[in-house]
Amino acid sequence: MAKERIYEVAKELGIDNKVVVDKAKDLGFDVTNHMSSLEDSQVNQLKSSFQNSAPANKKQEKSSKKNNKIKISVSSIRKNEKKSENDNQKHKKNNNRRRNNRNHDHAQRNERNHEQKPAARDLLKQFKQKQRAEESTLNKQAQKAKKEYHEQLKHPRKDNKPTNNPKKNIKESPKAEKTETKVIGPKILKPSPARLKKNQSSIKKEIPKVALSNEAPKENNNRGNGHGRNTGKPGRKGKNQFFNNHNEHSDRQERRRRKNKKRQHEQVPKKQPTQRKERPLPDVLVYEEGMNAQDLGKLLHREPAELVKKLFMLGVMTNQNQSLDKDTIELLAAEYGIEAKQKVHEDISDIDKLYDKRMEASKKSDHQVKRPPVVTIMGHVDHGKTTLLDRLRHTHVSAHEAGGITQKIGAYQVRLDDRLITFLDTPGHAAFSNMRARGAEITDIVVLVVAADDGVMPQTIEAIDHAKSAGVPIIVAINKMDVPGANPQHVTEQLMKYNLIPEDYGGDTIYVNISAKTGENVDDLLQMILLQSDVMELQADPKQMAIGTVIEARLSRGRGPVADLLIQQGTLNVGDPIVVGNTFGRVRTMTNDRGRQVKKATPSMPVEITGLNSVPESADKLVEFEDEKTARSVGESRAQQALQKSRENVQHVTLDNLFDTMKKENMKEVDIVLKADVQGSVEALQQSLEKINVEGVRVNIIHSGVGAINESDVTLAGASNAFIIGFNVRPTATAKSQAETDGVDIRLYSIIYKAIDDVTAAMKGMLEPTYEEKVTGNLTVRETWKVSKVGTIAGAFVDSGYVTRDSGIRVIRDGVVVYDGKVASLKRFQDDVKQVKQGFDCGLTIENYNDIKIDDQLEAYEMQEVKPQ
Ligand SMILES: Nc1nc2c(ncn2[C@@H]2O[C@H](COP(=O)(O)OP(=O)(O)OP(=O)(O)O)[C@@H](O)[C@H]2O)c(=O)[nH]1
Repeated sequence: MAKERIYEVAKELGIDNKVVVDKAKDLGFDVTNHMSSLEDSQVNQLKSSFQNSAPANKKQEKSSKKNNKIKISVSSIRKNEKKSENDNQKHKKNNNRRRNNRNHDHAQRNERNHEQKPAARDLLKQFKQKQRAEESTLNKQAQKAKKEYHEQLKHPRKDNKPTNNPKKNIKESPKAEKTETKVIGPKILKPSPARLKKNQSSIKKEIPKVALSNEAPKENNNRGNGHGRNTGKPGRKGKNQFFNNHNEHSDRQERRRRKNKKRQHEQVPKKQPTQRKERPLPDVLVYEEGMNAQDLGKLLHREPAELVKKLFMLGVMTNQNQSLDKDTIELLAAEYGIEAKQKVHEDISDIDKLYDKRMEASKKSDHQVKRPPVVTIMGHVDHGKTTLLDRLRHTHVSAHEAGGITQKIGAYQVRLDDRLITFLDTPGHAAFSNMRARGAEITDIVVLVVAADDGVMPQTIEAIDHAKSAGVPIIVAINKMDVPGANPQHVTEQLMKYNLIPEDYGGDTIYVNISAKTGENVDDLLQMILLQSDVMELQADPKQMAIGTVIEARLSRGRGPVADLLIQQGTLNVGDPIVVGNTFGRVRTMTNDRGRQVKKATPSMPVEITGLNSVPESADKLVEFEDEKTARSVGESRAQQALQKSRENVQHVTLDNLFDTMKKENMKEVDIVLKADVQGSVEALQQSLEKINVEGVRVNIIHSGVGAINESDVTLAGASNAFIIGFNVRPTATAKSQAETDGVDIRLYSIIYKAIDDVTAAMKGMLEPTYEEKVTGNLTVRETWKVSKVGTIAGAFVDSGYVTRDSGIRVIRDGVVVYDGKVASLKRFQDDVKQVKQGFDCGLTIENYNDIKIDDQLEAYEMQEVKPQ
């Protein structure tokens, strides 16, 4: 019998070759593969062994059916899987074959079962592989869909409106038709979280758990509840556990992210400076010219850098600190679209206005009290003004104020029946008429002194005019009643011509016949003054800020500028910041007319004050300020304005050849800068010089003042080609050198008429000085010795030039000439010498002068003959 091969047996039994080979090996046959041949006996044994295992085959068939069921369910899920389709087809074929061979024998059925067994395993294996691949695909798709969803939330597109119908969404997506898993994509694209939840639940029904575990974090992310890992079922292991772990990690990151975000939110309010940017622009920009970007930034609520940038864009190169002009500021405002308005400034430097304002305010005040009248005595020369003032000073001041010595401070107060009267101590010389006129401004009552033996004279009339123009009532004091030829009736008749009608004649002018010399009726005069003041109801408010007027001012050695003031309203206290004329300061000391230090000055009280930064002028206004800073700025601004004004007003005049210049330039005025030691000298000289009139050309004093000739005077004179006249003063060292450089002529005098004569002669072209003073040297006193019978010896150092035994010598203290005389003796050590030159010490005495002090400047000079020009 021919041998049968294993594959033939397997075919016969309908069992897989491998199964048969394995069985043959089990039975101990020498076989290696399906081509191995078997003996007949072996074939029979093999066949019978398969027949014995039939129940097992039935079991296998059952499991095969079970597998088929699985295959069917899997195939229903994976419709797009070709391999699965092939398997199904194969399976169907087997089924068909089974159906067609109903009469097939048992062995055939077994063979079929054996064939189904490996096919099911393969399918399961493939299914698992597929499942893994799908998981990864699902993950990717889920991530992608999540991303798209968030993007869509951020940037919703009109053309990508998701429909509410999931099926429609599936149709819209070509890929959606292929796999159920891809349905997730479009579903996730739905913007509504509720829709997402709905979709998720629908997926839950169809999709394996893999998809569900992947959905959980997405849902959690959308809801932001932070409990994603709890959404999975408890005890879930394996792949789901992996996703849960992954979700846990994501959650942790999410929580951390939220925490950081929260912290950032908490930190945001701390960044306050950014709020400034958010403040709205003002409706109107109220600006001042000269403001810079920083100032404007504050007004506009914008950063200065922003303004600088804006201006740069407008073509204006600037920085934050640079002052901007009006046009630029308005341009900037227009750029911001707002209106610009320039701030209107009240000029506080106009103290005259402030003075008037306070004067008016006092009239309406509720704190008004009676104040002493301020009286000025006027009259013609030698009619007895000074005698009357002296009498009042000595009889009504010293007598009543124990120990009081009247100080000459331009005014003083007398007392009668516990009432005070303030007298302005104005001299009656014609040169001071200007001051008299000013005096009338602060004067309440004028006492017109007319000598009963002389009658009305020119200055009497002038005094009447001044008083009348000032609206000040006049009390007539007919003086010298003690003189035998006194004729008061004649004087009364004369005065009636000037509308001074006595009460006896139906008028209202008070007449008092007095004798200043004897004191007759002087008290009556005071009574009449008080009566007149009562009629006038003179009142003041001592509680308001002080105002006053300068009566007299000077420069004092050691005390600096000193001003005699009359307080008119308010109360001036020591320490008060003040502006006086073009000067400012703080009241350092205050002295009354009896030389006593006082702490406050009430209305109508004359006081001498120190503490000003420079010497003011007579009739300058005093105004008290709230603070020193304002007083300083006002004072400085006024000084600047005054200088500017004087420069603007000056006319170009040359001095060196005054007569020729006058002719050549057809000059009408000769400009002079005038400096003197005291205000009285300034005014006297000014009056005299201004009276000079040579062929229609007159003198114009462009500036006058008290104290040494300084650089400012030289600058002013240089700019206007004026010359400088110094009366009892000297130029400072720098002013002197500047005058030499600028060619400014400084003329120094100690006699008024000499100065007037020189100027007159120069204007007439007749200035032919025969002698001219030449300063030969300057010395500084370094030591002094007082020797009996000799006097004071000055140990001096020659700073420049030389000094001789015959030199004239001037003692200059603080720029003011305090003595002018001759050198009495000149020594080097113990020896008399003729001359001491620059750089050497010497000892000298001055004729008839012993008040030499350390630091005094000595000016040695000689009179040299000068040839006519
Ligand atoms: N007999 C007499 N002489 C008087 C009287 N008053 C003044 N005198 C004299 O008149 C002269 C001038 O007096 P002053 O007081 O200097 O006159 P004044 O008006 O001040 O003169 P000026 O200062 O130059 O303006 C002096 O010699 C006085 O002594 C008076 O009542 N009787």
